[in-house]
Amino acid sequence: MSAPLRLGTRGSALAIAQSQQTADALTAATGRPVELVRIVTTGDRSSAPVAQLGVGVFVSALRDALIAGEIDFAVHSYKDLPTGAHPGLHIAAVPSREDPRDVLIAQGNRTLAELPPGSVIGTGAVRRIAQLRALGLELQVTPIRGNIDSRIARVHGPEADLDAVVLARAGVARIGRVAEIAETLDPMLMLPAPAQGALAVECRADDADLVELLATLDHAPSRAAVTAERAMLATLEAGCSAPVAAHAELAEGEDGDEIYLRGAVISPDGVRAIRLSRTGTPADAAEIGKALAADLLDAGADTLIGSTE
Ligand SMILES: NCc1[nH]cc(CCC(=O)O)c1CC(=O)O
Repeated sequence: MSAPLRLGTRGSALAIAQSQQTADALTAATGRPVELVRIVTTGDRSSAPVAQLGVGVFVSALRDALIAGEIDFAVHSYKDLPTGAHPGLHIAAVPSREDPRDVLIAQGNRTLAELPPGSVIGTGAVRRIAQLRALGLELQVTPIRGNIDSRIARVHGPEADLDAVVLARAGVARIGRVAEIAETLDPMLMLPAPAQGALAVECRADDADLVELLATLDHAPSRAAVTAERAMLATLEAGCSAPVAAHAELAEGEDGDEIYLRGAVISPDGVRAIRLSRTGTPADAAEIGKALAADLLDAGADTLIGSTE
């Protein structure tokens, strides 16, 4: 019987849920026992808006622990990872992705269309704020942060003070609260964040046995979709500071599998948006993402800088 693999996790309900689910899947697939090791991150200790803390705050403590050899692997929400590769680390698996769409949780289970003008919606993501504003519904958007439970508590529960919040469906599903969703938002209205709903299972690049073991959890179609979305994001990051959204779908075409990538760059005030798409084969996922980013920049994505007021 081999020693348990150490899976580092943050302490939030979401982090523990997705780490435990991944641990169980690995044990089921390989017979290897896994133990969860709690890691405290800067993001957990601070109540400042995520935008002020910067990308990857939830990630860096886990990566430090990996590099230091305190844990063997980690499970990240893929959309929280910076686009640049991390030296010495390797994403050994992208498991089957959850539904990537955003959802509305609202008082009285109202849908977006049913919320009266002036309703106050909580979300901290500029991508969601911009797309909500683009709908022209006279909704008020207020920035919120915190873990999923505390965001849902702003709508459901004794401390409720908002009419609605927008969250990723995947996170709500992983903590077992889909029954509280009032509406799953159509990507035509609310295009998700690149890699939303996907997990990244990461270990040290030189840990060859573990790289191979974790690869049993990899789901090729999910990896291809995420690769396309993140390649688009990475290319845009260099040339544009406006909110970015992306969604790749895989379908069976006449000549084998086909990937359909949609991307959008929206001005923060929601007034202007550039939406484009591309198709190709899953093997070319990264190239499709880069090409779509180039199309978006050609169409003026770099000029979409608006006021968030
Ligand atoms: N922004 C934080 C974050 N990072 C990952 C998820 C859960 C969904 C996912 O795994 O993509 C969430 C919550 C949310 O956006 O509602």
